[in-house]
Amino acid sequence: MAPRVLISDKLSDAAVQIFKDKGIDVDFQPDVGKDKEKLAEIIGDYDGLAIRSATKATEKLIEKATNLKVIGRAGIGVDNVDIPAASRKGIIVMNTPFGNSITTAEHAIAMMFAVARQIPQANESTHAGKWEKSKFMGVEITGKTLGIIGAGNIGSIVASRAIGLKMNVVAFDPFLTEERATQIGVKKVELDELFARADFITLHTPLTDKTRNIIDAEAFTKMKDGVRIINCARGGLIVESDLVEALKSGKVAGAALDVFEEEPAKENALFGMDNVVCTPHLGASTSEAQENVALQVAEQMADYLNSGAVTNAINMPSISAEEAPVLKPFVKLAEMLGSFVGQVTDAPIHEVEIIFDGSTAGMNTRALVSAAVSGLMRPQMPEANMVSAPLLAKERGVIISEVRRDKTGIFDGYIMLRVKASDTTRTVAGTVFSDGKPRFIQIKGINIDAEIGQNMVYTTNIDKPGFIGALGTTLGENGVNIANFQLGRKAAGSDAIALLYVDEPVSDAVIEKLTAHPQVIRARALSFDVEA
Ligand SMILES: NC(=O)C1=CN([C@@H]2O[C@H](COP(=O)(O)OP(=O)(O)OC[C@H]3O[C@@H](n4cnc5c(N)ncnc54)[C@H](O)[C@@H]3O)[C@@H](O)[C@H]2O)C=CC1
Ligand SMILES: O=C(O)C(=O)COP(=O)(O)O
Repeated sequence: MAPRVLISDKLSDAAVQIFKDKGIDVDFQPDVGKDKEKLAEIIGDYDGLAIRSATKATEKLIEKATNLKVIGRAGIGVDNVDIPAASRKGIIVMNTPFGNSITTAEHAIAMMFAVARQIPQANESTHAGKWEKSKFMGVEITGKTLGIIGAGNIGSIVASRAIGLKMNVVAFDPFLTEERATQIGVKKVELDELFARADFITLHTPLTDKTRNIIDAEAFTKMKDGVRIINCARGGLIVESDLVEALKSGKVAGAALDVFEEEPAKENALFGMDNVVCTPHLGASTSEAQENVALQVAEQMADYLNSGAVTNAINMPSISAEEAPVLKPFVKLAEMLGSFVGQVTDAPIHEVEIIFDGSTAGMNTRALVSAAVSGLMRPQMPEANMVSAPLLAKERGVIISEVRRDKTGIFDGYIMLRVKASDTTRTVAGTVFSDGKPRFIQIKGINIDAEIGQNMVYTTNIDKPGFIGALGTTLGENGVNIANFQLGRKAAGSDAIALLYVDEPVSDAVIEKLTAHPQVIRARALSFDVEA
């Protein structure tokens, strides 16, 4: 059955066409995002959800989204999506990080002019036939200092435009390097210095716990008298009640706001104030930007649903459409290595080290790490997948590290997993042969060459005569057919292992019988998801 996608916000029709062209069953209900109950009722039917800012993908909604695999945000800000909740459920969250950035930067510049020259107020007065020429005295922009808070994609486009307008630009962004600041032509400053120097302040950060209320009453005290504030990023960055006071006192000469603490903003203490210019979250609203983000989100979501390619995901490493087919068998291998250790480990896991040897070191190791960790977690948490597993592991305090190294053995490349649990440290390594099938090549440091089957039996044993016969007899007597048998040992008479590929699942009773043999230290029935 074709994957089903719901578009729950107003997206350009271009998205619908792309989904259709890519064989996705698409349902365009542009107003359903605003209707929480209705959305919760129907969300269970869909594999993908395409949204803008009106749909709130809350934990409650995600709980109901039993089939959902991907949420695509046709835009940048994902503060309307509960990312941890989505990750826990294994749902990929993607956005379109560049599609509307020029448009939004242009809106910020337009808003700066609007507030500097009171264009909306003058427009309204003129339409009313008042001709209030002396009422609307503005300020020039040339030579003024613009303070940019958040110099990412949009902030740097704003900087380039402002420099073109002959402004001096200072920027505060904890992740802005001196080199990048020089490259984009801004002076990197601390926040307090920005407050002290700026004639105009424009915000371009995401809304996070760190940036929420970044402009409050205390911040206003540090600013120049008569400063003008522009916010085309997110409501919540400015404490609106404090802004009202600062405007009333004249500390702030004007504010231009595209975004509000509560949206849709129908009532707000800032509405009706003389020196405030407002737009209803129009930052991204140009035909060009909407076309861009709609096309992009539809492409990305369809590619993920159709082929597993991951682009612009917030909670998962990217996998390009080109590398997806090459990576696939190694993803499978990494999952199986994880799954092997997950199935033989009962004790709490503390550390996971994933070693990429030879050719595997040049692959998309982030994706492979996610796959290995998902395999490891799944025996305990069947819902874990490549999206959720790293988060679940982190929440449980598991330390994950990766090592990439040049080829060390006979294989072009292999992956080794070393897992430290409370009882012991386990290692397993595997590779993919030219037939595209993953194989185990080493367990506990013992070399083997084992094809991986759906049902397997793994034993650790003492290397003594009679073991193979005993194992075969017990399985045979219990109707278990052996398809493949792999033995390995460190040295004659020492630690040994056996890995059997069997035709059907092996019951606990049979495992008990195997364990009863004096040569067997431990026996385990294992199962692997070989099909997916
Ligand atoms: N009004 C509208 O319609 C639109 C609003 N936006 C908003 O604009 C925001 C920024 O978008 P982009 O520039 O594309 O994102 P970006 O990720 O490229 O840039 C954000 C920058 O903020 C910086 N930052 C993070 N925490 C900070 C802090 N505490 N102080 C200062 N800087 C901090 C980051 O280091 C980063 O450089 C989005 O998150 C979204 O909320 C985006 C598009 C349209
Ligand atoms: O892309 C963003 O972050 C935006 O804020 C644009 O929001 P919208 O898609 O216009 O609801």
